[in-house]
Amino acid sequence: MQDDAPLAVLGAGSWGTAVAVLLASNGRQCLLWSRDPAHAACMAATRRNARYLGDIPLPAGVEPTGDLDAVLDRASDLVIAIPSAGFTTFVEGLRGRLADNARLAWLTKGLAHDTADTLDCVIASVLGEDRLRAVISGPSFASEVARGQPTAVTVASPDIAFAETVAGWLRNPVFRVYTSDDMLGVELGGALKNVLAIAVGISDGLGYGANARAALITRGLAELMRLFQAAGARPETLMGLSGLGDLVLTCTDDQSRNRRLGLALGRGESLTSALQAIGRVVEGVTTAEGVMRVAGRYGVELPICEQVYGVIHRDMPAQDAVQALLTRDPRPELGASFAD
Ligand SMILES: NC(=O)C1=CN([C@@H]2O[C@H](COP(=O)(O)OP(=O)(O)OC[C@H]3O[C@@H](n4cnc5c(N)ncnc54)[C@H](O)[C@@H]3O)[C@@H](O)[C@H]2O)C=CC1
Ligand SMILES: O=C(CO)COP(=O)(O)O
Repeated sequence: MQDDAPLAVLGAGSWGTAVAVLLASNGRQCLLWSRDPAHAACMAATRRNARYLGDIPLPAGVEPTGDLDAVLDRASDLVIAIPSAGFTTFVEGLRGRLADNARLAWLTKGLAHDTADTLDCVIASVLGEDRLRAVISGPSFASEVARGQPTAVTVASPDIAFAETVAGWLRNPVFRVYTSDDMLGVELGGALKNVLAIAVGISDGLGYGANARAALITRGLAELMRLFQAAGARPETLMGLSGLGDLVLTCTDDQSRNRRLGLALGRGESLTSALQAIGRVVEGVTTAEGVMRVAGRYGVELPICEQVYGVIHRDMPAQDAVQALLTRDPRPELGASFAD
């Protein structure tokens, strides 16, 4: 693959735009596709993405476009940056349109909307097991990355050489990239941390303090560990950037949309008005549903995720959800293994 061939980022929201800015600042030509041609034209004319990352000028190497066919003609290295709710349908729409040598990475954190499978499973089943693919995950708020603030992430792929290739697209002196072959662990960490951040936001929004926040993060980590063990992900991935790193970031900083949704719910706002005010994707809302299916599939208890599901999808009052957690049967903290 030639290094002067353009890369393409598919999806022009906050994170897709920030990564396009990063790639261009690394010297790569980067096509930035928006599904809305008027949005692409506006970005091309103003050299900004006013709707999602308005204060960041787009470097010359970023080429906004609304023409997906033209993108697929010109670029064979594709980075998908659309929310999980539309991921499967979007990937199905790529079937039969990709060059044989097309390689895919994605920035999406979540589970397939219809099946609750990991997004890696979606890509492998729709585009073929042999398709080179990688997920990019870790603690990385879009606006900090776009501003060039120091950040570290993980790229995971079943093909470690391809993980290194993708890492090479992204790396620069302020953007540090590690690699992993534990796709499952990296994807589960990225999906669950959004649900857990809603839980922590709810607790903070209800006015509970730092003790409750630390307890929720720690017990959230135990839920992740339990799921990792049941699903066959590697426990050490949990201690990495896509696990603990992103969990801490998202649970503790108000840049997180998932945390902000929880804060609003804890303060008594309705789900609809809180989502409207945020105006961006809040992945934990859809993932809360998927996680319940995953928990059933593997027969694991995920009590914090379950309460978030109850608040969001079953109209449970936030206060009752916290009460339900506090009054669970007492148990040893770690049990026979860390995951109990
Ligand atoms: N914003 C951030 O700091 C980070 C976001 N992520 C993840 O990246 C993914 C994308 O998030 P953001 O860009 O932040 O969301 P966003 O809400 O800022 O933008 C989403 C973009 O995707 C487009 N879109 C939605 N459905 C689509 C579809 N079916 N086909 C084509 N385009 C579609 C929207 O028009 C919008 O441009 C999410 O899974 C999120 O968890 C990961 C790391 C950091
Ligand atoms: O994934 C993120 C940072 O790593 C962004 O989190 P939010 O989607 O909660 O804003």
